[in-house]
Amino acid sequence: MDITSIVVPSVQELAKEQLTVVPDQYVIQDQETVVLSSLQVPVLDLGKLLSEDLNLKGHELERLDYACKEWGFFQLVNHGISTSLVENMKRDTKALYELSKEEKKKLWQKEGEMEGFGQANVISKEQKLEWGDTFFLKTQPPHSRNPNKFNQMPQTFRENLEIFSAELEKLTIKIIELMANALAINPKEMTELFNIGTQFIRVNYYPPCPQPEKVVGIKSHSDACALTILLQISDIEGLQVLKDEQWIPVKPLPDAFIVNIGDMLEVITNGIYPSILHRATVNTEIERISLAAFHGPNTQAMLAPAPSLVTQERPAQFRKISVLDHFNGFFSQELHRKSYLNQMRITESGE
Ligand SMILES: O=C(O)CCC(=O)C(=O)O
Ligand SMILES: [Fe+2]
Repeated sequence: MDITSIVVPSVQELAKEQLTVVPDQYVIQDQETVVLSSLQVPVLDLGKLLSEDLNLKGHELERLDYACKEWGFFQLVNHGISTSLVENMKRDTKALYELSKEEKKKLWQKEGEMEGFGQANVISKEQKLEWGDTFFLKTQPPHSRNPNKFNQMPQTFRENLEIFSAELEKLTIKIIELMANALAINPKEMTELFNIGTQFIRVNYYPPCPQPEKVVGIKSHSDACALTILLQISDIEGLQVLKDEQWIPVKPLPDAFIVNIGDMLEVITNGIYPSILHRATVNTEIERISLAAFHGPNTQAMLAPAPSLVTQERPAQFRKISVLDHFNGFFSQELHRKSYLNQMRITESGE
């Protein structure tokens, strides 16, 4: 995949300059600032979803179905990944952004590259930038890894990431299988696409900002992949989810992963489980770090609604496209709400 992004300077370094006014390129007007904090994204228990007690399982599956239809987001507890691995991952991820400027430079994106430190979806030198640095990396399948980047990463981060990445991959298949159960279709219709699936990680670092209301940590977007599993490294709010036209902050629970539906799952479920807009805000006081793992089908696969979910009442809502073309198309555009997925929609005129 030859996806790339224009190389931009480090916001972490910029934030160290004790600015009082944010440079214009980071000022984003017209942001909806109203947030509603009385609602919370649903919390699901994987232990119950996998339970042999069919009542318990059935009830939690209904909650999963509701969460996927109405929220596109949930927090997952009892996810089965060991606390020590998660804690190690948190420690090593923090350390990644504590590397010296020189060390980070070695891992910075090069011209024509997407992997490494930088920002994603930067298409033009004039476009508005986000108040954050990211570290982007292909992690699955193992043969797609960039040895240059892997060899230059701190050793413990790399070692723990390799284990964590494989665990998240397995967890993704479990969640997708459960979603197929909730949709009452043969799980193979969904899971077979993920045989040798893809995984990217994106470590987000949002430094404090003197004018947080003028910038955005990550613009309002839906994720291009099928399923995102996000680990909050800092115990701080920042992620917001759009629900019924209102921004709801996600209050991270200890020991939970934040899971969300991406565009590709919206396609596979023929629109039944839509991807949801979300964004990250920043604050004046303290940095925030998150690690998102994006899971997509095998790049050789074709992306289309699962046959059983295409019916007379619900004809196919998306055009067929290869997974590879979908990823390439997404990263060749600026991040803007659901604009990329909307181009794949079959309109009423049948185009
Ligand atoms: O930092 C966050 O909580 C959100 C990150 C995100 O949406 C992404 O990396 O796609
Ligand atoms: Fe996202």
